[in-house]
Amino acid sequence: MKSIIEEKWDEILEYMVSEYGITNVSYNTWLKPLKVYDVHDNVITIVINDEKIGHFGYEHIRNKYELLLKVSIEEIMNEPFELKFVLASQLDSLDKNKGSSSSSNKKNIPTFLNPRYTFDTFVVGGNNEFARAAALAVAENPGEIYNPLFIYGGVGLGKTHLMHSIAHFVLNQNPDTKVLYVTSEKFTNELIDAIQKKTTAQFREKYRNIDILLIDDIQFIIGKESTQEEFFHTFNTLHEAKKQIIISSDRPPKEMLTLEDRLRSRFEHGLMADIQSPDYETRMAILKKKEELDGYSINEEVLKYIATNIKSNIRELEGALTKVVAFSRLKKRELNLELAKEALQDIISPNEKKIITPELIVDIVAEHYNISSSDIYSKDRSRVVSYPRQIVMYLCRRLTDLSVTDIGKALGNRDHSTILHGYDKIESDMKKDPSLHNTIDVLIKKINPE
Ligand SMILES: Nc1ncnc2c1ncn2[C@@H]1O[C@H](COP(=O)(O)OP(=O)(O)OP(=O)(O)O)[C@@H](O)[C@H]1O
Repeated sequence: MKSIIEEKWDEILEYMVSEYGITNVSYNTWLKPLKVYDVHDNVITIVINDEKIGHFGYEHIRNKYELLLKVSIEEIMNEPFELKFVLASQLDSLDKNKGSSSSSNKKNIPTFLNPRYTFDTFVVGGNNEFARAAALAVAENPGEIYNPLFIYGGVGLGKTHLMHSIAHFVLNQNPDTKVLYVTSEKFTNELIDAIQKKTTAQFREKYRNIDILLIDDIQFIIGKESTQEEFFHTFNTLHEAKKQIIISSDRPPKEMLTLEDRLRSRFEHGLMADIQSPDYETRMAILKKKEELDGYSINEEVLKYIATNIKSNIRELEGALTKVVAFSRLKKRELNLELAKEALQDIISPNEKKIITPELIVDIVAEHYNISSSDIYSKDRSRVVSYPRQIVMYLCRRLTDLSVTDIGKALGNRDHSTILHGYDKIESDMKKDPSLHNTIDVLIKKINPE
C-alpha cells in the first residue's frame, strides 16, 4: 500500500494545489518536502522536515493543510485515510524501533494496532457499556480474572476498536508486554504455511510465548478442523500460563454451529460480552466524537440526519460523515442538509435488502487487500491490484447471476474473456493453495454473512 500511495503522491499534491488554489511559494515551502514514511491500516505516516522549517512549520502544516491533504487523498485514492505526522528529527529513533512490534514503547505502537482505537476515543452507550467495562477490567488485570474475554456482536460495531484499546492500554502501562493481535484468517493462513514448510515449531513458538493474544473474527475458523485443533492447544498453553486471551466474533459461541464442543466450552468459560447496535443518542455521540477528532465543524441538522438514517453499522456511520465533508469541500458548497442528502443518496436507502452486486464484492475485496475500490476498476496491472481484481472476477461469477459480459461491464468495461481467465486462474490457484482457499472462504462470508 505504501508504494501505491507514493506512486500517487505527486498526483495528490497536484490535485490539492489546483483544487484549493495553493500558490507556488506555499507549495514549495510546505507541501513539496512532505514524504510518505509508512502506510498501515489506513493510517499514512508523513514526515515533516522540521530541520528546515522548525516546530512552527510543523504546527502550520497541521493547522492549514492537514484537512485539505486528507480530503485530496480520499479523492484520489477513493477511500479515507487517517494522517499521522512525524518530525524528521525523530526518524532515527522510529527506525530503530520499527519492526519490534511486541516491545514497543509509549511513542512507538506496534504497526498492527490502529493508533486511533483507544479507550479515550471509544464512545460509551447502553449498547456497549458492559463490553467496554469488561475490556477495561481485562486491560487493568490481564490474565488474572476474566480469561478469555469473548466479545461478540454484528459487523462494524466496535469489537476491533475495543480489542486494540486493550492492547494500547496494556502497552502504555508496561511497554514490554508481549502483545499479539491477529485475525483468525491470518492465524489460519500462517498455520497452513507452517504445515507446508514444516515450520510448525516456529509457529507455535510465536503464538505460545506471548502475554496477551487478541484474536479477531474467530468465526472464520469454524469448520476448519486443523486450525481449531491448533488453536485449542495454543489456547490451553496460554490459559494454563495465565496469559490473557481476548477473542472477538460476530456471534456467541452457542451459535457457532460447527465449532468443536471443547473449544465452545473453553470460550464460554470466560467472560462473554456482547455489543449491540447503538441507539440514536450513542450514534450522535459517536458522530460528535469523530467531528472533534477530525477537527470538523458540522451543522447539528446534518449530524441528526446521518444518525437517524444509518443505524446498524458504526463503520458506515463514520463513512457517511467523511463523505459529506469531502463532498462539500470538493464542490465548494456549504455543508447543509440539502448537500448531505445529495452526498449520501447512494448510502441512505432505508430498509433495502442487501443484494450481492459486483460493487459490494469490489468494496469488500479492496478493503481486505488494503487497496482502493477504484484500483479494481482501473487498468493497473501490478500484482498487488491485478490479483485481488481476479478474485473479484471469481467471486462475481460465483456469487451473482450476472453473465460474464455483464460482469466485465461492471468491472470497468472489461472483455468477457478477461473475466473467464480471471475466474479460471483463481479456481486453479485454489486447488494448489489452501491459504487462498481459506481467504476466499472468509471473503464469501464477509460478503454474505449467514
Ligand atoms: N463506541 C464507539 N465509539 C467510537 N467509534 C466506534 C465505536 N464503535 C465503533 N466505532 C468505530 O466504528 C468503526 C468500526 O469498528 P470496528 O472495526 O471495531 O468494528 P468490528 O465490530 O470489529 O467490525 P467487523 O465485524 O467488521 O470486524 C471503527 O472506525 C471504530 O473506531
